Amino acid sequence: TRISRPERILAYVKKHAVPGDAESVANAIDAYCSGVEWAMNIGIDKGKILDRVVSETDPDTVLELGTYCGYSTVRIGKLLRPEARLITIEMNPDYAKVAKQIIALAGLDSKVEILVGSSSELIPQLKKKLDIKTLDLVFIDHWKECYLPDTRCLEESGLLHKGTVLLADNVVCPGAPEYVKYIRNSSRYRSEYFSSRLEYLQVEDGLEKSVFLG
Ligand SMILES: O=C(NC/C=C/[C@H]1O[C@@H](n2cnc3cncnc32)[C@H](O)[C@@H]1O)c1cc([N+](=O)[O-])cc(O)c1O
Ligand SMILES: [Mg+2]
Repeated sequence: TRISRPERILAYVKKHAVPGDAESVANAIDAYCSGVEWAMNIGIDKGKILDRVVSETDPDTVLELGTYCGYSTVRIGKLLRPEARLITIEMNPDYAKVAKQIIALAGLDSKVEILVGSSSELIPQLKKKLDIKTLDLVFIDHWKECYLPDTRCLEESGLLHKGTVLLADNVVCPGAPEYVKYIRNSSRYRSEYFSSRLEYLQVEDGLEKSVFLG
């Protein structure tokens, strides 16, 4: 069988990125996905919004839901302080294998931990397994119908503190209507929408940033 799209992305990154240079890894993925074949990475335009939110939050502990190839993992990881930690959850072992190599190529493996499994199973275990108290930033970019149940799970697991930032990709395209309805109507969050464009295309999409109020 043909190699998978993530494996084609990895091959391109190995050929064109500079090992240890996270920026060159992200640029190589963007070059491939703009020029060769589309892939569901957050991309350049929304990536700049992600960068700004990460820098403003300056988190010690970050959780990412949906690693895929590790593009946003690299974008986030390269902005973190050396002692900060990024946990990323990916249920597809083949994608996780690719992402692990891309994260290592970016020189970020000391800051990043990939957990292979489903978010619904792993979120309740985070405190125990990884000795985590609370999360400062959660980047949500996995199956869109999981956004809301997993946010409820984060609340119930006591992983959110006053000021924790949730940043959700694709709230317009493909859309996460149940999540948006909940989070914008909940008195426990202050939300704002950042309009942008879908990765590598001219379609409208955007990110929803929600601050947990405790
Ligand atoms: O569908 C999209 N993303 C789904 C992302 C899915 C990724 O998260 C993992 N996953 C899913 N539930 C999981 C639960 N637990 C762990 N990993 C999980 C999947 O194995 C995959 O690696 C998408 C689609 C478009 N689009 O234009 O069509 C654009 C985007 O930016 C997107 O993010
Ligand atoms: Mg996305």
